[in-house]
Amino acid sequence: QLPAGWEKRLSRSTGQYYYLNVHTKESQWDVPEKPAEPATSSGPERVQCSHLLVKHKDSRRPSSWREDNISRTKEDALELVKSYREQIVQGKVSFAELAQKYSDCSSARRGGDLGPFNRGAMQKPFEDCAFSLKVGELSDPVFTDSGVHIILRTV
Ligand SMILES: N=C(N)NCCC[C@H](NC(=O)[C@@H]1CCC/C1=C\[C@H](COP(=O)(O)O)NC(=O)[C@@H](N)Cc1ccccc1)C(N)=O
Repeated sequence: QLPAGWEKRLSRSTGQYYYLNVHTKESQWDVPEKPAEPATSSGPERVQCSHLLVKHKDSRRPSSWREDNISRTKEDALELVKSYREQIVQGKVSFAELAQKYSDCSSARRGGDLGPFNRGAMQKPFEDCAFSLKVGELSDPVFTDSGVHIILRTV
């Protein structure tokens, strides 16, 4: 009697029996002694993203290359980010072009590109969103202590 999650199969090439983990589709020659491990999809190890950040008066650092003293409210920052997102989704303008002009992050000079990063680099709300995006996907507005972001996963 096999432990749960395994199937016994006959190898056509060797005439030997092997054992298939029905969850991960991995196979092994040795008779399994423990139930088969379920597949663990913990998402990508590393992603590359661009972002457009609009800061507001309650941002942790209400200043940027664009504006020495940022005084807009969080609500106004959200409205701005939503309007930028709409223009990008409608194909009127590229993400990089708007990020270069309007992002309150120093990555603006690179069209918003942050380069590749692993988990642990960015603030949690930013990280959780970035690692949930498919390549090419544009996020809804994300709030961090820095301000309001939209994130484009590029790799
Ligand atoms: N590549 C990294 N690991 N660089 C360190 C990221 C630190 C991280 N940053 C964030 O989580 C947010 C989201 C993305 C940008 C960002 C914030 C700020 C702007 O907000 P503020 O700090 O004024 O509040 N921009 C940055 O940090 C820039 N160096 C990002 C960057 C710029 C140019 C090239 C590469 C990366 C954090 N743990 O605070």
